[in-house]
Amino acid sequence: MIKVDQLTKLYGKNTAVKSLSFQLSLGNCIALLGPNGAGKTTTLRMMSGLIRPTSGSINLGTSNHKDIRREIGYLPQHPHFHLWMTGKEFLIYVGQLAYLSKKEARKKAELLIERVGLKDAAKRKIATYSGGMKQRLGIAQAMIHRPKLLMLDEPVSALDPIGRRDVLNLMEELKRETTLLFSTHILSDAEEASDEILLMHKGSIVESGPLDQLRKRHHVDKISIQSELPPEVLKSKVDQLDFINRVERDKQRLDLYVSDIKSAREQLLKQSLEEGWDLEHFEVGRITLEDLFMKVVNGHAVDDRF
Ligand SMILES: Nc1ncnc2c1ncn2[C@@H]1O[C@H](COP(=O)(O)OP(=O)(O)OP(=O)(O)O)[C@@H](O)[C@H]1O
Repeated sequence: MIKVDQLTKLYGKNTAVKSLSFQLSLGNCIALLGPNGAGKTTTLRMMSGLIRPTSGSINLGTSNHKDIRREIGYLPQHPHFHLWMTGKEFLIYVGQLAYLSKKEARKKAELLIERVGLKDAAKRKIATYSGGMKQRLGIAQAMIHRPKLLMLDEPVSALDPIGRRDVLNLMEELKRETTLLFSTHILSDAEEASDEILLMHKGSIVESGPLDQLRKRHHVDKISIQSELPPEVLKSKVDQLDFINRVERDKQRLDLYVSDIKSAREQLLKQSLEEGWDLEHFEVGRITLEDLFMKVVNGHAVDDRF
């Protein structure tokens, strides 16, 4: 179990990460999801030992090393490669930096370059690699010392669809071998690759858990209606209906939140016919994890609707 406790990072007066606490189960793939500036990179950099937290702690469980960097593999958002080296040379070089002997580094480089699908390009200069190939090489360098936790900062955001697919497939395979934590600002990437989501907003975690549980928790049915009646008159009518949990007004339209969509639909239609509401619009919909995410992305606080 990897435990992050009350992790905080201040840059002057700006709180980049605020009292972050979470636990990662070994063998899971976790997405750190959030809009730009949420604090994802700062969190990963603290966890990888690149920057010091202002306060809080990171515990890797049964760590034999005092220096957590020995247990962690990290691919930064904008990795730097020596473009004049070949892919294989680069991995040998990185392996030696990670305290492997030259022989071990060479062996490991050969295995890994094949593992990430770059065997045919092993002797080509990195300058000739595509974006996706560079990311795969970056993942290989992060794994050279067999880390307990592999962290990838926005591994697919900058890639074209082919590179993105290649890297997502590779992540799918790697998550069987190691605990994988990756950041992204794209919900569908988090959904595709991860078992669990940590949703960050303004330096804090606003939601976390396995994807299916989050989906269930944020699945709320609603019926949107609009009529020829003024919205305040219509609202006074629906406010009296006990099967409606909450009513929100959006200009002329009312959003009615309900628990049982089927029966609510029938009762509403019946009521509107009986009372002559003159409905112009009647739409059945739902709030989903996407809506929660869009709210966070658009910079709104997560209110009690979710
Ligand atoms: N070295 C720094 N000095 C000052 N402020 C910083 C520094 N690094 C990050 N910040 C600030 O901390 C906050 C979180 O930034 P961070 O890069 O961690 O977010 P992020 O979620 O990774 O966003 P992005 O997707 O844009 O990389 C932002 O307000 C950012 O401006």
